[in-house]
Amino acid sequence: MSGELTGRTVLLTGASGGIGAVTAQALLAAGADVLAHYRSDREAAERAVGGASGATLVCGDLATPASARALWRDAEAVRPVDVLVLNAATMAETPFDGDDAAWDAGWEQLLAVNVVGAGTLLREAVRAFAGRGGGTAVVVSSWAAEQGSRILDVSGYAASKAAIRNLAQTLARHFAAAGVRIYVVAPGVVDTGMGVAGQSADQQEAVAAGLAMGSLVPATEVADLITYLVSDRCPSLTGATVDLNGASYVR
Ligand SMILES: NC(=O)C1=CN([C@@H]2O[C@H](COP(=O)(O)OP(=O)(O)OC[C@H]3O[C@@H](n4cnc5c(N)ncnc54)[C@H](OP(=O)(O)O)[C@@H]3O)[C@@H](O)[C@H]2O)C=CC1
Ligand SMILES: Nc1nc2c(c(=O)[nH]1)N=C([C@H](O)[C@@H](O)CO)CN2
Repeated sequence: MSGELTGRTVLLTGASGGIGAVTAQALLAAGADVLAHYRSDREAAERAVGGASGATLVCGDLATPASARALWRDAEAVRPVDVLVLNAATMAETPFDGDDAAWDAGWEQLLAVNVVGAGTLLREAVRAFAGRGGGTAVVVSSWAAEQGSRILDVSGYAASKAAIRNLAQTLARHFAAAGVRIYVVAPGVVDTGMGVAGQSADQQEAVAAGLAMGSLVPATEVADLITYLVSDRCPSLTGATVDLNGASYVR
């Protein structure tokens, strides 16, 4: 898809993370100008964009509505954003059998970052896009949002991804006539980032063996799907959730 996104500016959150880094590379390869967001790991964001002339780093925390709005303002101050890829998230644990403080803290962080902060950024983008006659957002959700998590202690994470997916659906419905397209991507267990965090190669192999394809989802496939969706070659997909899990979860 080389050149297909030339002239378009993409704000990509979480470019310093596993899927975000690979997605930054795919968007840049397709010709987009990428505002590559990070929160704490600037070096990872720098590595992700590899000094590409079309890339600019932007920093921000999605933990509060105010900081999410500040991130939008900072990005638009660089140049007007045509596309938002809402990829950054936390998979804080909500230990079911843990102490109450750990449960409470997990929920607080998940709702603050994955729902309220991310939702506030999406609202900022949709309002700007609608005011300009259109724009595109991709929300990275999870298969866990569709079926509940298979891991008891990430129940809060799964619920948070369902919440942001649901907000995307409402906004897609209400702003379709204004030219705003919002697509949802729901990956299964991906071969990077939170899909493999803290796991040995043997543990990753064991997880892969339990999946229908016998392998984790390559991050490049998530990146390629996002790149395709933001090209708006299929605008009638707005509001849809695209599953990417190798038939381990089929509905
Ligand atoms: N990997 C997987 O198996 C799957 C992932 N997903 C989804 O894909 C997306 C990317 O996941 P993945 O790449 O694995 O995650 P990573 O943990 O590798 O990266 C998370 C990213 O989110 C950023 N981030 C975390 N907390 C905040 C915050 N408070 N404010 C702003 N940014 C924040 C991090 O920034 P920094 O490091 O700079 O602090 C980092 O760039 C997420 O939405 C996740 O839910 C969905 C299904 C499967
Ligand atoms: N063994 C498993 N590992 C992981 C699963 C899972 O279902 N089984 N799920 C996740 C998360 O859902 C991840 O895909 C982020 O959304 C991570 N690891």
